[in-house]
Amino acid sequence: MVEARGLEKSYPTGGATVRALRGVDLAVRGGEMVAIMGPSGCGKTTLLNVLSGLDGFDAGEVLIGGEPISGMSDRRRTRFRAERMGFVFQTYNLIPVLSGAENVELPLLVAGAKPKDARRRALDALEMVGVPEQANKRPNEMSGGQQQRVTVARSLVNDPAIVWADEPTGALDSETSEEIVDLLVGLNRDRGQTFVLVTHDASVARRAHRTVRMRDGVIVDDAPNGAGDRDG
Ligand SMILES: Nc1ncnc2c1ncn2[C@@H]1O[C@H](COP(=O)(O)OP(=O)(O)OP(=O)(O)O)[C@@H](O)[C@H]1O
Repeated sequence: MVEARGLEKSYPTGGATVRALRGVDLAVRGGEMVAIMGPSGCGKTTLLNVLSGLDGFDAGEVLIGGEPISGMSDRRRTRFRAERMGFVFQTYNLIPVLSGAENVELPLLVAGAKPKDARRRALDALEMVGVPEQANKRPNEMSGGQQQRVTVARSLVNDPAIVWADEPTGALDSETSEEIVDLLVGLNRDRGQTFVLVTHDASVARRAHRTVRMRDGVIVDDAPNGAGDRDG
């Protein structure tokens, strides 16, 4: 589904260049749930941003559905991202003046959906993640866990091939964190939703099919998790 080959990326800073990715090879298959772990600054977020086409790279290649991303025009890449990918971040990134339903339907409206269809799909997505009652509430009236569920609904509303989650539980207490991971595991298991998630939390990572460990811009380990761990 998504594959990186020999991926390299540096950030030019004032003096020295930071080599954030130093030759990363990684393949994510459809239906997989992959966790990425590693110490702060090892390149996890950079890898996510490059794989999802949010950011460019210096060498190597990213293939999406077998197609090199470098060959896509900016417009096509942007459209591909909007139509085929979902994103969940640590901070929920909901728009404060919009209701739950309005936040979830926004990506569809931006992509040109009819308002009535967008609303129906937003309500379905909220139902799917277990918070239909948040449809008419503003983010500041929701708990952290509820906000993150709404964010997950937003990431799924366009029926994406893959959802990228950067520390989706980073801002949550351990109990709520477990609820959100249960939700993601359930969506993966029941709907075959592909997830790639960055986490610092080993108890979150072990719920994925496999854990990829990074250090200093390279992958140092990539191994399946025990089957029993997925159940939590
Ligand atoms: N926009 C940028 N400009 C310059 N350097 C950057 C930029 N973004 C990241 N870096 C550097 O690239 C390296 C990798 O950063 P990245 O955010 O990918 O790491 P990370 O593993 O996600 O870290 P964390 O777990 O703390 O979020 C770090 O040394 C970081 O300081």
